[in-house]
Amino acid sequence: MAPGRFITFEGIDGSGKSTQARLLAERLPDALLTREPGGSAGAEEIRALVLNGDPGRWSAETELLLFTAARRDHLEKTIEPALAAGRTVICDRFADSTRVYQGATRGDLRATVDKLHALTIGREPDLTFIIDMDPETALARGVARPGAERRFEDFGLALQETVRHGFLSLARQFSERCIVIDGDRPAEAVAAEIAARLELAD
Ligand SMILES: Nc1ncnc2c1ncn2[C@@H]1O[C@H](COP(=O)(O)OP(=O)(O)OP(=O)(O)O)[C@@H](O)[C@H]1O
Ligand SMILES: Cc1cn([C@H]2C[C@H](O)[C@@H](COP(=O)(O)O)O2)c(=O)[nH]c1=O
Repeated sequence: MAPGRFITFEGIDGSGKSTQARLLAERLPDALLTREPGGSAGAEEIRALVLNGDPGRWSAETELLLFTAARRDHLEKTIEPALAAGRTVICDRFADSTRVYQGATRGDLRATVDKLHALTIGREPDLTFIIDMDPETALARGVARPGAERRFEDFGLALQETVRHGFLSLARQFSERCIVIDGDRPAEAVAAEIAARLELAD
């Protein structure tokens, strides 16, 4: 059986990644919709450790190891089996988030991130949609959300600007798989562009 396609969604907090990942999954009958950090039992436990605790609990290096451990478990238990079964895997965040958040927001760990990724993950998506938008608008969306995890959004606008530029820089570095999408439009318009890029029928 031919392996399935691995599609990821990336972007700043509140840019609409989860919404777009869900809308795309609804159009594809074989799709597996998953997320990071999380997506397997072990990775969801790590998610709770890293996102819900005291923000100062983990050093930048330990945080990187936790996100990477979660990704390894997610890859083994959820992503690889689904791709091997020929399914399309749609993942809300993946390694590009680590490159940006752990690589460049708490000091410069980009070289360590790259080495760790090569040693323990080694897989890139086939296609990545980077949902791009102004952080102020995105942050306002996030703040309005009931039950949102606040851990990273608490860092505020300056961090979101750094993250936005980090993703745009990755889009240039990995231009063969990254498509930048303007997220500051109604969700249906964004979804329509994504469907068109994938050449999905109306
Ligand atoms: N295009 C859009 N226009 C207006 N609001 C939107 C749009 N897309 C999503 N939203 C709303 O904005 C909020 C954040 O959306 P969503 O959870 O999809 O973003 P996200 O990028 O996954 O956020 P996070 O990374 O913080 O989890 C939600 O309340 C959602 O309903
Ligand atoms: C995968 C991944 C995520 N993060 C950060 C980015 C977000 O602020 C949170 C996840 O929250 P979401 O509502 O599920 O988007 O975690 C990170 O720092 N590093 C990563 O690898």
